[in-house]
Amino acid sequence: MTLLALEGLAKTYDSETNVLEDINFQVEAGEFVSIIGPSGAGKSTLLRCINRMVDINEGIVHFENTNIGLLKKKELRKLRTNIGMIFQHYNLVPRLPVIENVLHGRFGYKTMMQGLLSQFTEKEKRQAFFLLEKLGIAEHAYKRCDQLSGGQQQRVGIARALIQDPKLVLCDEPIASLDPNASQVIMDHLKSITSELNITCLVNLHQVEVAQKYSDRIIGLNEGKIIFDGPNHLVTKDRINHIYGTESKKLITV
Ligand SMILES: Nc1ncnc2c1ncn2[C@@H]1O[C@H](COP(=O)(O)OP(=O)(O)OP(=O)(O)O)[C@@H](O)[C@H]1O
Repeated sequence: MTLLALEGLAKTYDSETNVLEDINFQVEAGEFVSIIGPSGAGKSTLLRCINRMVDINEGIVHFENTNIGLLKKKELRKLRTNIGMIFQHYNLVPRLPVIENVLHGRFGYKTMMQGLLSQFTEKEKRQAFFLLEKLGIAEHAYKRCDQLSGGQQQRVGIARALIQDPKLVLCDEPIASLDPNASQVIMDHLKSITSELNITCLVNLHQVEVAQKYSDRIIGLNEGKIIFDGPNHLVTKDRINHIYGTESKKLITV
């Protein structure tokens, strides 16, 4: 089943240069897809267009047959409960306990008043603990987030995304601030999200070898255009050079 479909997507921030140009791809439910490409290629912008953190200029983003570009504020809020987001710098509230940060993932289901008063049900609290246990950090539930290591904070970020009960998780350079060991733990957890929970993952990565190890499929972006889209085993050295290099940027079809 196709979960996400982008058709002719274009994005410009200053109405002069296209940051993204004619982006077309589909993602099936349960796929683990990495997006690679040099700095400034448009990887973060692409993820932001998908959940409409930024508006697109041209084209269509379909999420389960809903055209995201047409949604009004309230509908968009509802749709975003289906799309979790994981950030390079975690985006947690550092002075709040881990458990509260995880429960913030439920805000999309709350009224503004319930959110302000941090009103969460017993079921939601049990789920938060369950996820922290799954991620191996339940013992830190009542610690402030800023007392945790980077890798532990990223696991809080994953728990916060999962408690939303999402169908898609967008990860924007989730391991860019972590050492190799912590990176592996995070990537293993992200992989198990797709394999065990059948949640689709779209992950921006700088580390090509990590993308190759974990992904079903890799999309290569350069100067706002897709120049590679195929299974990870076809990402050869030459293709990596093509994605990161400056030579002719023709689409490689595989
Ligand atoms: N809010 C913004 N306003 C104006 N220009 C922006 C904005 N965000 C990004 N850009 C520009 O859009 C281009 C793509 O940026 P983006 O962050 O999407 O690339 P990226 O591939 O994720 O880069 P990196 O790997 O360094 O994070 C860059 O030229 C950047 O300067």
